[in-house]
Amino acid sequence: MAEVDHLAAERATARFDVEEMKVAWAGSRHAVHVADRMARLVASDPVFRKDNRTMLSRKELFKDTLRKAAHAWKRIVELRLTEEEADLLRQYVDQPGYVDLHWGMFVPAIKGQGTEEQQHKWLPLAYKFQIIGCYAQTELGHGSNVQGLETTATFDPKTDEFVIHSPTLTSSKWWPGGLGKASTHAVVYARLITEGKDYGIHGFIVQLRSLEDHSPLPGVTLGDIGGKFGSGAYNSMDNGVLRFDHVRIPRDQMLMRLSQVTREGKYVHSNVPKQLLYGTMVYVRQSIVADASKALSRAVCIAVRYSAVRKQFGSQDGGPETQVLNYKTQQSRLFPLLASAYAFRFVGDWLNWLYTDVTQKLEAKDFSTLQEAHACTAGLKAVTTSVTADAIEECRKLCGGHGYLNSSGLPELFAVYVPACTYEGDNVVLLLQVARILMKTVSQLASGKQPVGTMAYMGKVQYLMQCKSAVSSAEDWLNPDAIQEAFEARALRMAVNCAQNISQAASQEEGFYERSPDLLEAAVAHIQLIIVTKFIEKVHQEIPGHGVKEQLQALCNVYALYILHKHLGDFLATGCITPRQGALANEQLGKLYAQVRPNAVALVDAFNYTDHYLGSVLGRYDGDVYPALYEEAWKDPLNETVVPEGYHEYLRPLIKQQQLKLSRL
Ligand SMILES: CCCCCCCCCC/C=C\CCCCC/C=C/C(=O)SCCNC(=O)CCNC(=O)[C@H](O)C(C)(C)COP(=O)(O)OP(=O)(O)OC[C@H]1O[C@@H](n2cnc3c(N)ncnc32)[C@H](O)[C@@H]1OP(=O)(O)O
Ligand SMILES: Cc1cc2nc3c(=O)[nH]c(=O)nc-3n(C[C@H](O)[C@H](O)[C@H](O)COP(=O)(O)OP(=O)(O)OC[C@H]3O[C@@H](n4cnc5c(N)ncnc54)[C@H](O)[C@@H]3O)c2cc1C
Repeated sequence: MAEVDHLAAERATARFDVEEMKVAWAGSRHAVHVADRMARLVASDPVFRKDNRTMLSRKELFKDTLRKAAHAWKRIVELRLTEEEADLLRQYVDQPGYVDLHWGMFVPAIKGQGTEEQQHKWLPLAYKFQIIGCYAQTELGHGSNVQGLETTATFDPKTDEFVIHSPTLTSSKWWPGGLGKASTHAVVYARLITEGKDYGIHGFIVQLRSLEDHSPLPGVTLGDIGGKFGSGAYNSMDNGVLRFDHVRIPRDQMLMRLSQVTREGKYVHSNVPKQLLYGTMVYVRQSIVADASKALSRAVCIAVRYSAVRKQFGSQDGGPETQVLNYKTQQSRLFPLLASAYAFRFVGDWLNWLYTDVTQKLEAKDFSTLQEAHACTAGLKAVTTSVTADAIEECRKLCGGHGYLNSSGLPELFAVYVPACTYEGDNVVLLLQVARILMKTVSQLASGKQPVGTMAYMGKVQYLMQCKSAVSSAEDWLNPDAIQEAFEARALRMAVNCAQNISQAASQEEGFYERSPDLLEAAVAHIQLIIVTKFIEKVHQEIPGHGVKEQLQALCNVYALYILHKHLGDFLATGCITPRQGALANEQLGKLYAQVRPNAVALVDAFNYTDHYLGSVLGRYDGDVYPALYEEAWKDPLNETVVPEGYHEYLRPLIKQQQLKLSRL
């Protein structure tokens, strides 16, 4: 009971309106309402139970995923849910499965790369689940290097067909989610060959399995690639392997929005940038940024609530011990993660806006913002997923020993989340893409070309290369202009330093290769600047609700000053701030943590997660952690019998043998 009281007391110390913070977090009152309804719908349905997930075998887990996906679809149809509601329902079911790839990549690939005619033919089938699709790009031999894929699609003008073939072992498709067991179709990326010429990678819709009995079609070899990291977790997904032996598909199953092959076999490229082929990845990368804030906020919610419940040391004269949340070290590890969850949420919203804007421009044949979309989605995907993966592990440690139990929810969350650093583009590979664009922008500065969008600050090169921070007290670091200037100067100076070093190499390529570790850091600095800028812009907006703006202001400052403290070396080495100013930033950070402390539990309540979605005995809303932990332990299959299986085979003979030996002595 005492623990329950603890969280009630924590909630009472909040200095802001939690209901209004829920609106700020979700984006609108409508969004809070819909999310609430969908979360409760899932939580109250026994089919969506997930507390036993880590104890299921792979086969049981996969079947459970099929059952949940089918039930979710049934509910979506029965309740006539809107697209927004259906997306949220699937999110709260919270079990990776083939449907993620069907809706998240197969459908967007056809929408983005298919002609109107192709969309008309294929999308209704996909929308009604008459076919199930996946995204088959990566191969055993190549993932990052898309241009290196080996699968071929050779046009045969005699039959008006493409022949899809896997010429080598390394050309086997390897990894696509939903491919292993569930999908009937795939968008397959292959080298288009016509009239004897290789035109590079293009997308093709290929049927893989019979719609009657689900068996692979002739020439198609298919299977699952095997168990993955952690128990439960991403093992619910059937990541697959696929080989083609001269499989024929009609010519009109090449996705022809960007380029076409005529009946005669002539290759025609529309007047659009060829990078639009990568459009589905750009779309998914922006949604992964939004997902980063969800995964991070879940972990932080668990760690904050548990840290308020957990007590260690400090008891005097039999009085209460100290809540671990009151330890300054706990705060300095946890509150930056809380601030990062909010930062990623807001930058994710902005990125979604940018993506929508770019998409509209592309439809009007305006390709000017394509590079900005690529740099922002790639860079933000890389930074937010890396931070989130590390943060989930940090939250596990913040929960002490109990964090290591599956029932804390953290091991599974980590295991599910950590591949986000790899899929949809390895984070290092993506940051190098950002670095390439930064170097291009720096090189154009001399010619007077004004950078735009998130690179616009580089246009202030004369000022930013020599400015000195005016901060002279800890409070000065609360000024957003001081923060903004320091972050801009750091990012620009790091990029310019890299460019200067590269220019001394024998060639641009060699210089880029040699300096790539520094370039990664410059790219991270640029992306952190974007996150800080978008958070500052958010806080400048009108935000209703008692105390809400003030809390967000504090979190924005925590985020910025934490990054400054963590990367102090960059700020000092580039001469943007002095060691004294760095120390003042750290002093202000300590004051901000004290400001966050009484609001911490309410700030995670504002995420509005149900206990079902959190899936953690440590993160329970009521804070009644110990009885739940105790009860959960007894549910383990090992506790089904008092004497374990194997006792008579292995334990008893061992003990008896030793007893016998002893009795002989
Ligand atoms: C139970 C608990 C639950 C807990 C839940 C937690 C949350 C979970 C979150 C779940 C969310 C989603 C689920 C996702 C499921 C995962 C699905 C995964 C799918 C995949 O992985 S699909 C495969 C993805 N593959 C990749 O990303 C490959 C990466 N490689 C590339 O993108 C490219 O090859 C490259 C960019 C690295 C290089 O390409 P290349 O053609 O060689 O180009 P370059 O020479 O480098 O550049 C040429 C020019 O093109 C520009 N460019 C490159 N890319 C793009 C682009 N995308 N858009 C626009 N322009 C681009 C580049 O800048 C160059 O331009 P320039 O010529 O210099 O002007
Ligand atoms: C859970 C999961 C789900 C996936 N789902 C799908 C899917 O549905 N469909 C699909 O098509 N694919 C899918 N993938 C594949 C995924 O997109 C690739 O694994 C990813 O793009 C990374 O490519 P890779 O495996 O070739 O890594 P590699 O490129 O081989 O990376 C290995 C190492 O080399 C480094 N490296 C590579 N290139 C460079 C470079 N130029 N400079 C410096 N360092 C470099 C990387 O940083 C990394 O450290 C999935 C992967 C996972 C893990």
